[in-house]
Amino acid sequence: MIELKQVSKTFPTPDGDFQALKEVSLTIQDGDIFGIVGMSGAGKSTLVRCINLLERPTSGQVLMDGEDLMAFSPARLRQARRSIAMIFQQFNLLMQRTCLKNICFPMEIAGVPAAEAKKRALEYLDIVGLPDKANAYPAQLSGGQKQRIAIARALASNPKVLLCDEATSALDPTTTRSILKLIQDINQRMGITAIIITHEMAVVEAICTRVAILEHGNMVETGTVEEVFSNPKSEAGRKLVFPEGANIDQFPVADVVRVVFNGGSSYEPLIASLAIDCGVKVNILGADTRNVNGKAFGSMLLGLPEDKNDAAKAMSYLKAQKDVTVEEVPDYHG
Ligand SMILES: Nc1ncnc2c1ncn2[C@@H]1O[C@H](COP(=O)(O)OP(=O)(O)OP(=O)(O)O)[C@@H](O)[C@H]1O
Repeated sequence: MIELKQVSKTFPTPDGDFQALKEVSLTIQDGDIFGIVGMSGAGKSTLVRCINLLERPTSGQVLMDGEDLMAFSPARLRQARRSIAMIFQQFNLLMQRTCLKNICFPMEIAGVPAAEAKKRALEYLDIVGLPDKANAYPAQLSGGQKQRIAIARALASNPKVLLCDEATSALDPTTTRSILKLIQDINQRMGITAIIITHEMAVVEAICTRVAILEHGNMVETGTVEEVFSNPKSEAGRKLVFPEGANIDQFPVADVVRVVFNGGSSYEPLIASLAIDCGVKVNILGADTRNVNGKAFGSMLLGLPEDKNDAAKAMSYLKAQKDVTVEEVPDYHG
């Protein structure tokens, strides 16, 4: 388990101190796929660099399995860092080494005998789906393949945690999906906790179990992905979940309906388009939806506005949607 307790980070700049993180506290449980999301400049990279102390927090604590990393000796910290591997947007592979030698690199540093390192590297190549690329050089690979090699290299240090800093931001949507699927497989098969830094909610939606939202160095919201997607509480969360600007301010609710999604398009555009097309705002009271390859399954409880005309407009709009079933919930008590 990783715990950040009131972590702050201040950088000195020519214009005075700049506080990139402001008392950020969060807990990442073993086995989580934890998304850290926020707009550019929110402090995501600084936060992730504080988790493995590549950047030392100005104040606060970083605990791994209850132990304060900042109190570790340099040797102990180096050892602890090996259990936190990292992958990057730009892959950071060594271009003059073959894929196999890239994957062997962390094992060489850790003193693993060459034959053993090679055997393990071939296994990792297999896990990431590129068994035939052992002798290829990074320049001969596509972006998605380079990221797979970077993931294999990360696995070579036998990590407990995989930090992914915008790992799919340079990739096209199809390749992004396949890399996210690989990270999910690794999480499930090898029990490796994944921390996903991204500015894209679609990435969070695709694989994360929990999410924290950063804005201007503050952690403004955290929860399960379902909680945050169905009812974002912070302004930053609303902007990320409803980028089209649907207004989901809470208002007095009259009737409640259950909307069941049967595999049509995902749910946020429906709520957003309800606001845009009909000018009617509904409250999301609860949701249990899953996005499978961009299609929504599950159900959502919506509170209709008190105004009867608006409520009727919303009902007929919802009922006209394809792949959606709408039913009234007469006895809803919150
Ligand atoms: N070494 C530094 N010195 C001064 N300011 C810094 C330093 N590193 C980061 N910052 C500032 O801290 C803020 C947060 O930066 P950070 O890179 O963590 O944001 P981010 O959310 O990862 O953004 P992006 O998605 O654009 O990478 C930015 O305003 C940045 O300019």
